[in-house]
Amino acid sequence: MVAEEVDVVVIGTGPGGEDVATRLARAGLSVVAVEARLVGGECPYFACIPTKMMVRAADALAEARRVPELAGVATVRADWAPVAERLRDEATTDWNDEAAVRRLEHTGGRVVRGVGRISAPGEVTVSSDGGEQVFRARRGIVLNPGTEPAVPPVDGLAGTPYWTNRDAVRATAVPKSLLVLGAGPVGLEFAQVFARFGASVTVVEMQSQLLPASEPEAAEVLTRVLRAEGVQVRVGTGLTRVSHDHEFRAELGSGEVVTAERLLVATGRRTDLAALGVAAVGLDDRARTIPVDGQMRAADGVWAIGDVTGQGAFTHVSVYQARIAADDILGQGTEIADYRAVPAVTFTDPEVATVGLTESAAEEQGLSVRAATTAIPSSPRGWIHKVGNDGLIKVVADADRSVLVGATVVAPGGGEIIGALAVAVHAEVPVSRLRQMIYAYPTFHRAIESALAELDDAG
Ligand SMILES: Cc1cc2nc3c(=O)[nH]c(=O)nc-3n(C[C@H](O)[C@H](O)[C@H](O)COP(=O)(O)OP(=O)(O)OC[C@H]3O[C@@H](n4cnc5c(N)ncnc54)[C@H](O)[C@@H]3O)c2cc1C
Ligand SMILES: NC(=O)c1ccc[n+]([C@@H]2O[C@H](COP(=O)([O-])OP(=O)(O)OC[C@H]3O[C@@H](n4cnc5c(N)ncnc54)[C@H](O)[C@@H]3O)[C@@H](O)[C@H]2O)c1
Repeated sequence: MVAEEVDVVVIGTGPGGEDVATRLARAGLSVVAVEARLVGGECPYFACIPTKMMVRAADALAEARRVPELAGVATVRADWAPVAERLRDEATTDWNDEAAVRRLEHTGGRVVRGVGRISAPGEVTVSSDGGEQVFRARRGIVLNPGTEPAVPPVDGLAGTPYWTNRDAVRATAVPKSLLVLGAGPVGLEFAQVFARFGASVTVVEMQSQLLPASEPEAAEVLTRVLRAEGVQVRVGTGLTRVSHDHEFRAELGSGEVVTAERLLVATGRRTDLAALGVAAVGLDDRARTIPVDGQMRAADGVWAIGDVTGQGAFTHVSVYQARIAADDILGQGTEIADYRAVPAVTFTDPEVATVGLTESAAEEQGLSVRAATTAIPSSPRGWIHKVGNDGLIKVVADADRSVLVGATVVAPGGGEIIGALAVAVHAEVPVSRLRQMIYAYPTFHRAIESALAELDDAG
């Protein structure tokens, strides 16, 4: 088969792949972007955007239910129809990517539908219903394959009609009952949304706390809030057996049996590097992630960006890496990727926002750690806010350098408050300078000042 010569082939158009293809095409390179499903990837169709629209709706219900404690009487009757409509019409255009394809083509890039794989160094073969196409990439190949939902090998699970995030965002009705397996960001965002819309929800997490990668104090707040909203929380246990006959019947390791109309598997993500053909360029195709250097180079003439690099499965990381990779391919690269201050927000209510290291991660790195926590309800703004004010701010400092290396905010709007702390970690602002700042009164972010005041030994 005759190979077509282009400058760059991008395999996978998640947020990073779309961005890198756009940048390179705008710079005048001939770019082929290969996509097996939808241009834009997981985020706009099955992840960030639709789930945050669900969260927005669920939060509106929760606020309305808080009216009796603050402002009189409110009668709330939840209706999923506007949510399903908004996801279909506004968020995803009925899971149609024509607009994204047009946007990319407008920059001069070309979208090729199909599954791409590296078939030889500098060569990509694309398989589709129409057959195979081969491209030779003069300047390089960029890998942005993202991830697929990982489904654990629980006895009986494979044969059942379980949901992943891709099914849950297409829900046209709220299930009466929902069993959520996995209490990472995916599981918890969906759990709270469906519970607030009336589902009877049980969350099962095999680690000892919700959001296992987060500070234990953050998990405690969230556990308390979810339980108060009627969500059943089971930690330190998994499922031993699942069956489905009109409804799911799940046996937990603890011996408990849970029945539910729907079962959502939210137990993390997987990659398939063998299918991507990375062995052709000397990379380990049994690995889960592709190691990259500070300019996203994975091998000679190959760059990798996004979730597959294992540097944080977030859209903002994917597009950050896309910019660095594009600059490097264009020979303009001076920036080296720096992951010390990656912010992350789990959009529960309260939001759980983090940046940098947790206290235990900082200890594992051998730092001289000082940590301090302040409670949101006892801050002036938290007290004014009253119902719905659960939360805390925790700061983690390296006492030797007197700078923050991490922080967690659990609060209403926690994802906005973390911005200030992300600047502090990113720019290594001395703790003494942070203490000299003026924090507006009475804001939630003013509680940062109280947390810093507790850091007796730093700064
Ligand atoms: C439910 C959920 C909610 C989330 N919410 C947030 C959030 O609020 N904020 C946030 O920052 N992150 C969020 N994330 C994570 C976020 O979706 C990802 O980090 C983001 O999509 C970046 O992924 P990516 O660029 O690596 O590629 P992806 O978005 O995964 O896209 C990869 C694309 O590559 C295509 N592809 C793969 N292999 C091939 C191949 N061989 N040939 C052709 N095409 C291929 C796939 O079809 C896909 O379209 C969420 C994730 C989930 C599951
Ligand atoms: N708001 C956001 O930024 C956002 C939202 C959703 C997802 N994401 C990203 O997407 C990625 C995937 O999220 P996720 O929540 O699916 O994955 P995750 O890996 O963060 O969480 C999965 C959870 O499932 C648990 N688990 C695994 N197997 C289990 C089993 N058999 N039984 C019980 N529990 C089990 C794990 O201990 C873990 O807590 C994450 O890396 C996350 O960063 C981000």
